Amino acid sequence: MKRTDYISWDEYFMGISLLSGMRSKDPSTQVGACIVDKNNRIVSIGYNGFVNGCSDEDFPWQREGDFLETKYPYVVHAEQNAILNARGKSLEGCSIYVNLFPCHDCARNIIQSGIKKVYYLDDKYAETDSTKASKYMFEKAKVQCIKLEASIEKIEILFK
Ligand SMILES: O=c1ccn([C@H]2C[C@H](O)[C@@H](COP(=O)(O)O)O2)c(=O)[nH]1
Ligand SMILES: [Zn+2]
Repeated sequence: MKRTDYISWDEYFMGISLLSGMRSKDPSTQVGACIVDKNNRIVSIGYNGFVNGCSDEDFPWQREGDFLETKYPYVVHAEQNAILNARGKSLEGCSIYVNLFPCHDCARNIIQSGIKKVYYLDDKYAETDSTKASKYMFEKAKVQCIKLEASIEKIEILFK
């Protein structure tokens, strides 16, 4: 008889997104993204981190202060890393799983890449103009946004 406590596709892809986010060095917000095609094949993954060549040791993780001394100009967002990591493969009709609702800049990139569905968990910046702009663009571009209600609290991964 087959196991019945296996994880669903949504839990699997969001789990991979969350696991990818665990690679992030950002002390305040870790974001992971997982792009999946119509056949449930993972096309690409990414997380938020500094641009290649910009060391995690040398660049600032601060959120506040002089703009150039904060992380904001130097961090590549998880969604954008996932899109870029696909290395030009077609993302037409794909879905993206991301633990944080995409900012307006990621929304533009998601739409332009041909991704048609955004699955997310957290919308903690819902009140910001950036997120409002994302939602407006997604609506106009007919990109469906689906909040995944956590059906499970956690997934445990044992290495031994
Ligand atoms: O669409 C998004 C929005 C944000 N991120 C990343 C960029 C930063 O590393 C953090 C946000 O930091 P805060 O301290 O919460 O402002 O999240 C992303 O990857 N994708
Ligand atoms: Zn973003």
